[in-house]
Amino acid sequence: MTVIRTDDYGRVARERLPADVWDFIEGGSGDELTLAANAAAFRRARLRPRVMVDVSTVDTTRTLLGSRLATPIGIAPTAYHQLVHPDGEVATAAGADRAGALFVVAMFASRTLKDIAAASAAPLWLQLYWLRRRDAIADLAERAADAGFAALVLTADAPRLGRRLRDVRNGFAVDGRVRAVNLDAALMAASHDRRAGASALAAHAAQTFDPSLTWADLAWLRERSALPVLIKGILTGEDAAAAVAHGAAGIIVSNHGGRQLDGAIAALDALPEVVDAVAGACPVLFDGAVRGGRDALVALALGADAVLVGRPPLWALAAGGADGVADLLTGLTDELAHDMALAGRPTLADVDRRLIWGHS
Ligand SMILES: Cc1cc2nc3c(=O)[nH]c(=O)nc-3n(C[C@H](O)[C@H](O)[C@H](O)COP(=O)(O)O)c2cc1C
Ligand SMILES: CC(C)CC(=O)C(=O)O
Repeated sequence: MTVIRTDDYGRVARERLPADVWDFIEGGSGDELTLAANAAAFRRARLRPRVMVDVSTVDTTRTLLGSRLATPIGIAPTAYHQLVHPDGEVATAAGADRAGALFVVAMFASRTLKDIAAASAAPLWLQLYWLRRRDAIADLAERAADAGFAALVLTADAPRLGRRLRDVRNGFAVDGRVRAVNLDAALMAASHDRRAGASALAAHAAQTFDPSLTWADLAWLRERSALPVLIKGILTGEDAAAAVAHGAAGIIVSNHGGRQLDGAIAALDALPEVVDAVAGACPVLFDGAVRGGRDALVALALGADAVLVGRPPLWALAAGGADGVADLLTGLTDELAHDMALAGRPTLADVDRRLIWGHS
């Protein structure tokens, strides 16, 4: 198949991956209402292009928390990249590096932070779940700083794992050859424990995630790490304001790709109220159903400083390793630049709400 757009990587990946791994990646929680809503929100958006603007040069560069990026499109944290490619996150990092893109590495990465860092000169951030084992969080935050990671991302929308019915039906467990190598094996054992009619990931989360996480705990993490801490999984203006008040260095508007609370609003629909509540106090990033340059343009116009893609890099990694990831990201960035030109917005500073019909 000729790969010319993001969805094509998905078709190739689906052919290559075991069915239960494909379902783990693609699935949402419950009836997958929020998963569908994320995509539908982008299909509804309509643009107000301007004409007679000099677009002979289009600039997609973006500076985020002091790091200069070639593109405002980065990689969202997703666990266990070795499920789809033997080189795992090292290949993902090499691909992001070639595209000059941000890579948010998951706490449950299957390659070491050091090896991942060695593969990329582009910025890396580390995502954290709030584990009952606080020592493991603090230790990982320290190793991330030592390895040169530039920020931490605390995922706030997972006090327990969403009910992902595909994983339950498949009795999904992480293949024992793929390990979350940055955490000790005993802590992760339940993820590999295959049982019919149950998700090992949900069982593992119930055992190890600390559902008592509140804003007061953010102070604990900030005291233990000099790295800026962003909060991922915010969908309301109230929580955005609280994040700023508690010293978050940034916010990621996200419903976890429709994998946590089913019935939660589409991430795109939450974006304007979060941007209004933050009022420029910190960067606002976005993820959820960005599949093309037009989607990125819409989210940027509604106030996101950058967008992240979750499933597509896994597809691209499965389809083509590091080259696949690099091609995906440069392809998305080319599409963004193309649409910026046709919309009469040659720089990201020109991309604002007036571009979106109904929001101007
Ligand atoms: C297979 C998979 C694994 C994920 N793992 C994590 C994770 O470990 N930590 C996290 O904060 N989010 C995780 N996410 C959520 C993503 O960071 C992101 O919010 C979501 O995938 C964005 O939506 P998209 O896939 O539609 O682009 C995961 C998503 C997928 C699909
Ligand atoms: C291993 C899981 C906790 C990661 C995941 O699937 C998710 O966060 O969606």
